[in-house]
Parts: sequence; C-alpha cells; structure tokens
Amino acid sequence: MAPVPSLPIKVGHIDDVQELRKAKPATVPERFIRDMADRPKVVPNLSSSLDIPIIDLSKLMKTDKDEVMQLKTACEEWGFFQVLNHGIDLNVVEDIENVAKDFFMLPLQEKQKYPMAPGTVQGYGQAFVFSENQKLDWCNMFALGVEPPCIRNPKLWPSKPVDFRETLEIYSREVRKLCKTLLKYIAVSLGLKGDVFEEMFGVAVQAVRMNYYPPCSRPDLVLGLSPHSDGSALTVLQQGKDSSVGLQILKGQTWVPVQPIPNALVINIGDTLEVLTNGKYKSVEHRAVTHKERDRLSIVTFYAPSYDIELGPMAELVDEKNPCRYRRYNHGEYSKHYVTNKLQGKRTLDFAKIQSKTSN
Ligand SMILES: COC(=O)C(/C=C/C1=C(C)CCCC1(C)C)=C/O[C@H]1C=C(C)C(=O)O1
Ligand SMILES: O=C(O)CCC(=O)C(=O)O
Ligand SMILES: [Fe+2]
Repeated sequence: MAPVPSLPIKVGHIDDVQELRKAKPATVPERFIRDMADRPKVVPNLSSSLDIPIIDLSKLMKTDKDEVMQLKTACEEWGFFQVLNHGIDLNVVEDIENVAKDFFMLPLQEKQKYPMAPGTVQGYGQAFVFSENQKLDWCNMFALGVEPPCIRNPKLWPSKPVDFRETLEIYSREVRKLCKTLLKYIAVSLGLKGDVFEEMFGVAVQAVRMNYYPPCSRPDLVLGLSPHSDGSALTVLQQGKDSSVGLQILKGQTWVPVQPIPNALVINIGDTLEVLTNGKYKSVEHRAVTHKERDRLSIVTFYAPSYDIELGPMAELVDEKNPCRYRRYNHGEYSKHYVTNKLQGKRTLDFAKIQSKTSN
C-alpha cells in the first residue's frame, strides 16, 4: 500500500528558512520558536567519551568475530554507529553532496517547481506538518522515493542541476548494496542466517531525503529537525563535508552529538528492525540542531521492506524471557501511519507495541 494521506490538511504559511536567513530578521518567527522544554542546550562541540561506535565494514566482510561483536554492541547499546571502509567510491559520495548543495542553492522559484504537497513526503518543502499551530523545523527538505519504481514521482525529479538524476541513481544503487551488506552482518550478529532480511524484505523500499539547515541567529530557540526515530529498517546518513555538527541522539536523558568522521557514513536502526528483533536492537530518538554561523547538509537514505510484507518479531527472538512485544502488521500500513503523523520522538511506534499488563 502506498503511503498517501487522504484528508485535506491546513498547515498555514510555511516560511522557507533559506529565504528567512537571507532576509536576516532581528528575531526568529514565532512558529519556529520551541516551547521551553524542547529547546536545545547550546554547548561547545567537544568530542566526548560518549562518541558513537565505529564499525569497519572491510573487517565485517571478512567475518572478523571481534567486529561482529562490536556491531552487536553498537546495535544493542546505541542503535547508531559510523561505518568506515563502506565500499562506496568517494567520488560517488562527493557527487551526491555537490548536487544536493547545488539544488538547495537554486533560486526558490526553481525549487518550488517540485513542491511537497501538505501532508505528503516527496518534493521540496517541510514534511510532517499537519496543522497551523505546529512548530516548524529550521530546515528545508527535498525528499524522493527511489525504489521500487512504483513509489517514484518522476515529476519531482529535478532537471536542475543537470546531473542530479543520474547522480542520485548511482548513489542509490551503491547505498542499496551497502544496506544489504549491513543487514547481512546484522543478521549474523543476532545469530541468524545472513540472508534472512534480504529474503523477507522482497523488493525493498528506498527513499532519500536531503536536509539543508541554514545558519540560525538563535540556535538556542529552534530545532533543525524535531526528535524522531526513523520508520525504516536501516537508515544511512551522510553528513556534508563542511557541515556544522548538528545530529544528536538521545542516550538515556542526554542528547549526544554525532561528530562527523571524514569518509564515514552514519547508520541507524529504524523502527522496523526494532520490531523484527523484538526490541533487541532498538531505533533511537534523534534530532538536528542548528548553528549560528554555519550551515549543515545531510543526505539520508531510508531502507525498508516492501509495502506488501506482513511483519512482526521473528520467532527466533521470542521466548519466555523475551515475550513478544510487538504485534504483526503490514509494512505499507506502518509507512502510511508514519507519514501521516508529526515527528514525535518514538511515539509513532506505539502503532506496533503490545502494551504489557504492568505498564500504565
Ligand atoms: C520525508 O520523508 C521521510 O522522512 C520518510 C519518507 C520516506 C518515503 C518517501 C520519501 C517516499 C515514499 C516512501 C517513504 C515513506 C519510505 C521517512 O521514511 C521512513 C518512514 C518509513 C515507514 C520508512 O520506511 O522510512
Ligand atoms: O540531518 C541530520 O543529521 C538528521 C536527519 C534525520 O534524522 C532524518 O532525515 O531522518
Ligand atoms: Fe532521522
């Protein structure tokens, strides 16, 4: 089932943040100012002992036991890791960053030829806005469904920059291979057969979202991207080379910044893997914050099963000690649920949770 919302939605006027930045107003418009409790603490970006794990894919591919253990720990304790030696040619990584940047730098009029209609998730604009009083993110997004072809909206694939389409095709092919490889070793780390996810997923759904966060005069008042977990099975996130540090993940009660590492990609577990693993590997809440002087670009790939498949916790990961925590459902239904609700931390996954008798 394709995730298409059905009700007409009134979202009011949504300012384009790059245009706002150009106009340099003395204050940030009210709709971007977060309630006190949601505002980010602006602290210096010092590297801390709380850095997310680093996984070397070239070692994983030799089925190095220590590296598989590291992967297991990363998935169990963090839900996020950075992958080095990921096998994607650095030119491909550089090219996608360049076309994404070039797209965002086009005049607004050109970008608005590919509008994200209210309540939908593809095109240029702000996704996940469903009401006139909802707070807005300090971010411009450009999102496209890539695979399978039936989720593509060719009218939204831009003709400028001229090499955008071809570059995205090449990049997506490489990221798809990477996702398959990572899922293989994630399965191994769970003691499962390497091809279990590939077999289960059918023709996997793949979408890309490019996020551009211009500098903001009051980074203490706004969020670049609201807290959320990803609905995917796996997400691959590329942080722009000269971008400010902006991605933060929630570890316990602390927002931990993800320090960019040259040539690494950030990987995170999405809600779908959380369900499949019966909560052994959990999706983790994350958000993006902005910077006073520096901009930020991220290129994010969501990789998920075919909409047709029914899924729930895998039998191998359910036993007396680990009772079944999620119900079975159709992945297309979850996609629809995900894209028709605002970003709200991990609440979207309540869709699948079985409420335990002791919880209130
Ligand atoms: C702005 O988009 C998202 O944040 C997003 C949506 C991705 C999608 C498209 C852009 C095209 C159609 C498919 C899909 C819904 C995947 C997040 O994607 C997550 C949410 C789910 C569910 C998922 O599989 O990835
Ligand atoms: O820009 C970032 O670093 C975060 C992006 C993100 O979490 C997303 O697009 O889902
Ligand atoms: Fe995300």
